[in-house]
Amino acid sequence: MSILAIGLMSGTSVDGIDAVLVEIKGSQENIEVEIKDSIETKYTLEERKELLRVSTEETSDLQSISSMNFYLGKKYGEVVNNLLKKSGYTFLDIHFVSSHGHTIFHQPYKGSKTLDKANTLQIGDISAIADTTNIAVVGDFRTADMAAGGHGAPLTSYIDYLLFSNRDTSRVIQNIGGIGNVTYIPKNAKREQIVSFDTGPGNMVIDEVVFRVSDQKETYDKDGQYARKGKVNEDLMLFLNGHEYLQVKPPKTTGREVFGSHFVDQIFGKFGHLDANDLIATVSDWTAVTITDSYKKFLISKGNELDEVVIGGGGSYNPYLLERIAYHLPDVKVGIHEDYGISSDLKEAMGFALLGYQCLKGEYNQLPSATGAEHSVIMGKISYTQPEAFDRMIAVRRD
Ligand SMILES: Nc1ncnc2c1ncn2[C@@H]1O[C@H](COP(=O)(O)OP(=O)(O)OP(=O)(O)O)[C@@H](O)[C@H]1O
Ligand SMILES: CC(=O)N[C@H]1[C@@H]2OC[C@@H](O2)[C@@H](O)[C@@H]1O[C@H](C)C(=O)O
Repeated sequence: MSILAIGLMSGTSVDGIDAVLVEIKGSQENIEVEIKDSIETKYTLEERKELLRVSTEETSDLQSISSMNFYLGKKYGEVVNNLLKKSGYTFLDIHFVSSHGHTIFHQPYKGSKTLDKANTLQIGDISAIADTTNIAVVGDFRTADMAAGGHGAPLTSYIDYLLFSNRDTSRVIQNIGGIGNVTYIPKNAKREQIVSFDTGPGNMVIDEVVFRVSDQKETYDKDGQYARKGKVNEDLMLFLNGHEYLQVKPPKTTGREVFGSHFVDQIFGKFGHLDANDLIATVSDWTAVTITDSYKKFLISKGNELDEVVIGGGGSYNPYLLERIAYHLPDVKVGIHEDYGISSDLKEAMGFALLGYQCLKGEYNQLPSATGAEHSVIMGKISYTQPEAFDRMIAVRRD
């Protein structure tokens, strides 16, 4: 029997929600997944602003976090209903929804106070999704990994492993979303050999610089057009390369808390006088350097072979970034997900559908070698609000 599921992803760029309807068969290393339909829903400017506000310590407040949790849950439910309408399926066909939620805070280390544990918070209440759709929902994956001492990320390394392992080729799979993250898959890899970590900023710093120099009219450097017109400024590059996250050894993860508007304030504080295109060229080239240097420092210098880099996420649509990555890695083949027949826009949403599937099957769906967890865990929490939703969901376990 095959299972129909919907995966939902809202990433750190805060640009929108990807929803994908998939058919899944098999289990463990023999999982097969086929995309049936998908829909992309952009956040409105007001939603984006509010999400960024609640994700920033100085501007956030408890009432807004709690209310956004429900607002997003309802919204994600409506996204599912819209996808169903578009695809011709109904809720009665769908066994479960699996939702990443939206990360508004991520602190993968213990704080200095006794009561300050490592923690992470994804909002978009799963009961609100379940009630809006009449489908059982799996969500809130990162907390189980953190409870086991892991960083709670990256989690898509598991799907990278399923999609990109190859007998003869050692690959890195590089996501360039808001934050950048990498999965290293040596040739003929076993799952415990996978290395994965956040490389640093993806598009986050570029986007914020563009937003500021365009007087808030543009949110990203479309096709790298501004970076291409600028020149890399060596002083700014030196400053950026001094960022302490780049020295931290994996496993490691990061977020908007480290590379968000605070960090860009520092750039403008010291280098705001530079030409706008030079600023964009420099932070773009630096973003490429954070990626390629992390391979050199944490993979290649440790004797790991590297034949191919496969880039995905919105950054793979920025030709300037791709050129700079290829320039900094002259001996490695650089391609994008689509060269391998995989839509990088949909990979994360599809990945979360698979993580939900394994949660419902009672199978481990995390890689301790990637997140640094002390042991394997099954990630995911479940909500259903109707008996029939429960019945459809447990068919996954029986399958
Ligand atoms: N044509 C393009 N040219 C340049 N940059 C682009 C282009 N298209 C998308 N991007 C960049 O990709 C970003 C969106 O990337 P993506 O959707 O992968 O992020 P995300 O899923 O929110 O992030 P994460 O993986 O960190 O959760 C945009 O904010 C923009 O910076
Ligand atoms: C805490 C959190 O939401 N982290 C995201 C973020 O966005 C990219 C990078 O940082 C990654 O490690 C992770 O998301 C992807 C989907 C992951 O877990 O694989």
